[in-house]
Amino acid sequence: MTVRFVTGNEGKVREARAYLEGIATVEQIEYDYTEVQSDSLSEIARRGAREGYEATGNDEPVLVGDTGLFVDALEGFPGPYSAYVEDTVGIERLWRLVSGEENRRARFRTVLAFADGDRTETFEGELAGTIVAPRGDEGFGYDPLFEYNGRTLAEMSLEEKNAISHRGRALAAFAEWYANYE
Ligand SMILES: O=c1[nH]c(=O)c2ncn([C@@H]3O[C@H](COP(=O)(O)OP(=O)(O)OP(=O)(O)O)[C@@H](O)[C@H]3O)c2[nH]1
Ligand SMILES: [Mg+2]
Repeated sequence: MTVRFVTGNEGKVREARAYLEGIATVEQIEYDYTEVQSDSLSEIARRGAREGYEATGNDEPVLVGDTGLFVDALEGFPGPYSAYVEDTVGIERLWRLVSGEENRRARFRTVLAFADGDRTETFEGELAGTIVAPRGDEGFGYDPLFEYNGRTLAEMSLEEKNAISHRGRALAAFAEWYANYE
């Protein structure tokens, strides 16, 4: 079955496609759903999935994934505003902001929302790591800043990142549920 991943971010699609190979066909839909201003990734993803499903006009279900980077020393900033901060401040300046802190721990969180017109289900994944000076060329977004077990996410192959990442964990929960869907 086909799942339409409503997102403007090709990095997310690549990871979902690789993870769900043999489970579902992932098609990217570049519809710009409303990202509500909320502290809750789950609220943002749920509303986005419902809107995406309604607006993109056929019966195939959709997935929307909202992700945030939560830095301990910055009280969870940029969190749900991570896309805005990446586009405005950028990862180099975020690094400078965190580099003076003793505690550089951070978490990525992803909530995937699946909507089929009847129901909306959510699946979550989290990854704890450390903010470091940017390293590596793989991945996207904040990957070069985020170290897990001695390597940044941008120093891992897509498969290595998927095996441990917030998105990989959310995709695992989705895949388990999807195996018994309909
Ligand atoms: O280092 C990273 N590793 C990841 O695995 C990852 N996933 C997302 N991001 C970044 O975090 C923000 C999320 O915002 P976000 O969920 O709204 O996504 P987005 O705006 O890029 O696409 P869309 O799906 O909303 O269209 C954006 O700045 C993304 O680049 C990541 N950074
Ligand atoms: Mg976004």
